[in-house]
Amino acid sequence: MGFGSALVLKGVDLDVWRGEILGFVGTSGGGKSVLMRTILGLLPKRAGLVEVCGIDLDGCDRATHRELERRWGVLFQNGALFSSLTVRQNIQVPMREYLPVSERLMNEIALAKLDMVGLSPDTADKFPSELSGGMVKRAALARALALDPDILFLDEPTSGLDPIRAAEFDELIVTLQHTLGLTVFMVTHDLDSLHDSCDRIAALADGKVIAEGPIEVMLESEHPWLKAYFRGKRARAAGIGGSAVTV
Ligand SMILES: Nc1ncnc2c1ncn2[C@@H]1O[C@H](COP(=O)(O)OP(=O)(O)OP(=O)(O)O)[C@@H](O)[C@H]1O
Repeated sequence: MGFGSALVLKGVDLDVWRGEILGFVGTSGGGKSVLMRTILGLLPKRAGLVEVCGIDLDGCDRATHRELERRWGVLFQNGALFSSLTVRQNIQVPMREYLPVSERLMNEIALAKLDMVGLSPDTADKFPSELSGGMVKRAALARALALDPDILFLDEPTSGLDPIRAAEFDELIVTLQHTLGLTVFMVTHDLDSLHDSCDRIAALADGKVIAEGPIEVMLESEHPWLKAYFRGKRARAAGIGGSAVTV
């Protein structure tokens, strides 16, 4: 996968297991979002195979592809809500695309999704510009959940949130994983999310997955980037990779 002569991903090999939260880390600009967009079919790849639920996304017919698209929900970086639509209308976008249900039922589903992500019903008629950063993330999550997906793709869901809101968001993801049996692919830089929410972590460097496993595997790795990331000053301050910094 690349742009022009620049190769971004060079032979990524990664499995995501059903029911797990997989945290995907790597250097800034290393290709995490590009991989997520490639899996979703939003960017063309030059070679390789992407399978979702055991189905080759390039080899299947259009109807099967649409059926698979219905089974995943996506939270893009910064929410990517449509600014000219209310929260309710945003949540209803995937329903209009994939679910032939009545207007009344769509309204009920939208309110149920808002409740699921901890937003009050009066949020439904607000526009994205009227929401706080944390509310935007939750509203975008409600939209990602609109079709009762099996798989959630999250691109830096806690970026821009204060530590309290970020921890709440992490808890919400874990609760949804447990209650709905979701599989979650989460691109993140957030050490707390990686430590508290992820069952496994995969690390991307030089266009490849250099390590994969629970956080202990990351902590034991001697790869220079993983060492700096998981055993550096910030990791220690977060209580990971050694004792927390005390003053
Ligand atoms: N549409 C595009 N056209 C050209 N280059 C692109 C495009 N999208 C991404 N890139 C390049 O691909 C590389 C990987 O970008 P990507 O957004 O996947 O990084 P990332 O790992 O998600 O980074 P960050 O952690 O900073 O969000 C970068 O060098 C970026 O400039």
